[in-house]
Amino acid sequence: MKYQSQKIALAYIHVALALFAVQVTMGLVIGFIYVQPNFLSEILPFSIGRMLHTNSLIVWLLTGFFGAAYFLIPEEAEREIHSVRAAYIQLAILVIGTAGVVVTYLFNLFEGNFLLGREGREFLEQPRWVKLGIVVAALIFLWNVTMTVAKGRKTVISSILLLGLWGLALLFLFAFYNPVNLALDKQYWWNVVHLWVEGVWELIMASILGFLMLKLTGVDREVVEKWLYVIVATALFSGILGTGHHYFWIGMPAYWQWIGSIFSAFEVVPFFAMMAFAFVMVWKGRRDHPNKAALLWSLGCAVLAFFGAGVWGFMHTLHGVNYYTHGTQVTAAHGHLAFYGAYVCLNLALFTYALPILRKRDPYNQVLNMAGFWLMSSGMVFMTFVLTFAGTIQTHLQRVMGQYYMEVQDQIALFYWMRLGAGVAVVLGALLLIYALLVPRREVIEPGPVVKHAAE
Ligand code: HEM
Ligand code: HEM
Ligand SMILES: [Fe+2]
Repeated sequence: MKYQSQKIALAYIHVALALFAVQVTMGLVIGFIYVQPNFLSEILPFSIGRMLHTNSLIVWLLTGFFGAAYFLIPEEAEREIHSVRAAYIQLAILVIGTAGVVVTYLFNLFEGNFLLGREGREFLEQPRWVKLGIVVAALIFLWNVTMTVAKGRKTVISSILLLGLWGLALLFLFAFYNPVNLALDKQYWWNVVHLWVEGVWELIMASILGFLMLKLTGVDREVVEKWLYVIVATALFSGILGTGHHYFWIGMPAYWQWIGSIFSAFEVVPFFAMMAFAFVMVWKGRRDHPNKAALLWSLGCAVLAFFGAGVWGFMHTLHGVNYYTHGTQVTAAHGHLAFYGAYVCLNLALFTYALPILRKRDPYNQVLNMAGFWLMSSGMVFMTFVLTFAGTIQTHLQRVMGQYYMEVQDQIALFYWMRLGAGVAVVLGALLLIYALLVPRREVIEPGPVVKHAAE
């Protein structure tokens, strides 16, 4: 660790990992409700469990991004973080907000209250006071990291990271606009949800991957930067108008079917470029970095993001296909592998790289860590296949044959049992990984020669 203030990242990573455990456990709970619908129906209805699953996902990913920024910006800017205290205040606000969401939803509090009540739009369910808290935390964060970069060395990696983080915070402001008209509501809702994961988060992904590749493979910074320019340009070119793939059936003008189909088809390009980038860097790299696990996560991230976002996204992005698959299990299959590959693996790659450094140790528990990678990733890949099969049958029975929704659900129950099995593997892999990250092996102390005391 070169800079003392990088230590801030440790607190962020701990919070992120705790929420990660909550997120996958909640996944298992709602996966079980899918096959045993009465499970916990009084205490934790499916809708609440689902909200906790998706929201804890978003919150821990964001916490991880913030932590990642506090870790890598001092190294890039070659100076300490502007205000260490502000960084901890920011974390406290995020933790209080998260607790606020959980309590409000679990105990069904403040129903209908403008400021305190639940909101109920997928991913943006947080009560308004929590949203305000998020904005305050984001402002503190942006001020803090921007000041650090402004006063220090400016690199392409940190500029792209800042651009992504600024975009993330600004786009979140759309969450405050909740018009009564459902078509308008959806239009603005996608400005957060789509433009996040298929816009500004891609910039964050590119810059963090760039940083990891720089450190792990020892390639020249100029080479990394050239790739980053291409990735950022293609991501924004395709991703912004690509939002159109959510405008097909919500009452927007019909030209969105072509704009959405064409531009979102190009969205595959930046994900392909990131995968090519990662492998070319490893190929060209001269350094044999001891942290093999971090390299595995980085490559895994690039590959699974390409398949989850790129291939599984493309599968249903043309409007002729989406007409049939919209909102089926095909969507869930894509949502899972895209989020996992791109943003879960990205965070876990950075944590795997940063934790030994933050703890001033050599890379530790690598074998366990890699076992965690394989168990969790194969679980997610299996879950994706199972949901894709379920979605294909669902699409045919429901959208082509015209059978009723619940009638179809009964016929694909077997796939939901298999999804549950995959979920168990994912949760075990996650727990294994969290253990490997947090509990370094004890140093082995060689026993010295036994000295007999005269008194014995
Ligand atoms: C890492 C990047 C991505 C993530 C995290 C992601 C995640 C998601 C999620 C969670 C949904 C479901 C949203 C909902 O209705 O609640 C979704 C929908 C969708 N995604 Fe992605 N996605 C990514 C990239 C892509 C790409 C690159 C494409 C196209 C090539 C794509 C195409 C679609 C389409 C067409 C839908 C709508 C599905 C429907 O009509 O039901 N996604 N995505
Ligand atoms: C890190 C791993 C995971 C990620 C990134 C993730 C992500 C997501 C996302 C983005 C959604 C919303 C999907 C959509 O709207 O299409 C979702 C829903 C869901 N997830 Fe996960 N999840 C993960 C792990 C799990 C696990 C282990 C299970 C356990 C079986 C699970 C079960 C579910 C279920 C049942 C839903 C609700 C689907 C529905 O409403 O039909 N997830 N998850
Ligand atoms: Fe999208």
